[in-house]
Amino acid sequence: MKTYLVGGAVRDRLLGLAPGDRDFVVVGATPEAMEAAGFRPVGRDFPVFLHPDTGEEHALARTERKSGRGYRGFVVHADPAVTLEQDLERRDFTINAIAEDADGNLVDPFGGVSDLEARVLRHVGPAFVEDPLRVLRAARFMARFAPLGFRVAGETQALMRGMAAGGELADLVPERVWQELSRALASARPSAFLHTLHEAGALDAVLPEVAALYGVPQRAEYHPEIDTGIHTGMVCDMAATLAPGDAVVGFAAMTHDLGKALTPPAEWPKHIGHEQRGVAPLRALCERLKVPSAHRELAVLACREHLNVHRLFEVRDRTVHTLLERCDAFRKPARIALLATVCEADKRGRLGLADVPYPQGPELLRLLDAARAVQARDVLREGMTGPAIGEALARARIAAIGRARSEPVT
Ligand SMILES: Nc1ccn([C@@H]2O[C@H](COP(=O)(O)OP(=O)(O)OP(=O)(O)O)[C@@H](O)[C@H]2O)c(=O)n1
Ligand SMILES: [Mg+2]
Repeated sequence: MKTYLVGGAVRDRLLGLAPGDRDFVVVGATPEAMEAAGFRPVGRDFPVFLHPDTGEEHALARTERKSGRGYRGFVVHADPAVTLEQDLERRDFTINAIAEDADGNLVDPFGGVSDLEARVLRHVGPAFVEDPLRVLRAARFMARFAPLGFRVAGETQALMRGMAAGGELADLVPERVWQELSRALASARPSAFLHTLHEAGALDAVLPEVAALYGVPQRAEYHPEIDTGIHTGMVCDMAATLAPGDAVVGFAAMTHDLGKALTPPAEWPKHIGHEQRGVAPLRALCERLKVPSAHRELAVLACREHLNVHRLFEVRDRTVHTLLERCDAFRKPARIALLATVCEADKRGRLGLADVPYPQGPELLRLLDAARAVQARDVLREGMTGPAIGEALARARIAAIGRARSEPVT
């Protein structure tokens, strides 16, 4: 038997990137031989084994066929006669179908190296369509590799369009959609994920709430980019710049304007009340994809409050305090910095405005600090009961916010 490194580790090293997990393929072996060599089987029906020392995945070379829709009717065939080339042929992209043996020799029957050099994401062959998740993987790889100059090959785009039009993406389970989405939001260019899916006609199947933003106009004086879908992608990219690798901030960026899809077209390009309107589609999206609560909570805050943060310098001290209370900022202060980052991404995620300052962010944190410095024991008077304590605390905090605003910023 012979073992090859394959997939992302080979690809990322050839691109000069730090490789992630290593996947191996083993040719000419049987499950019995693997176990005799000390490997532990991962599952009963899938020919994947873990290395006894490193725990790294070693899969037997296999072919796959699918007869049903979605994930039904998969037949996996792994016997010692399956060749390396046959195994590579069932894989998704040419750049993921390069194998490397123990001596560093590359086996590259589908031109993966030249596609890496040409910066093309191209499917290996007809087996691509057997896994609808691959449409999302294409989009996720674009979120990571578009900054390197990658594009999706025309023939691969056509195949993806056909898969989306055939309704295959409806069969994806929420966990897998969320896994690809959250990884894309933690990549350098999340907009490439959204736009790749949008162009394939696949965004509607996985993120209909976001798909509905495309073609919705906004006021040109605030939004030179005009289209809400384009703006949303730009906000995600700005969030990825301000908070690299942070999918919590990225998810809030992606969903902050969902309400704009629900504005009656007669009111376009204005979107009065979109902050409130956005909460229902946001919650629906979170429920469907089983979005973790940390992501959901920041997203709901950003959706409801982003305009209030933008207006921070125009409102009264009392209104600033109310904003902080609505954000539960006194119990959970850490997420206010995240909210400020999302709002900054919203402001700077506009055509030609990437470099505008966003003083509201640091100001919000400064005012929160001032209000938090007020201690309950400082406002307590003899005989005060619950509500009176709360009111006294609020008054003292509003006063502290007022004092901080009248002081010069250091
Ligand atoms: N739906 C899938 C999933 C995986 N693969 C193959 O299995 C390899 C390993 O999969 P995975 O670890 O999920 O992706 P990587 O390409 O390694 O990328 P990364 O780990 O960086 O996400 C891929 O390179 C690809 O050859 C595939 O063909 N189709
Ligand atoms: Mg991998």
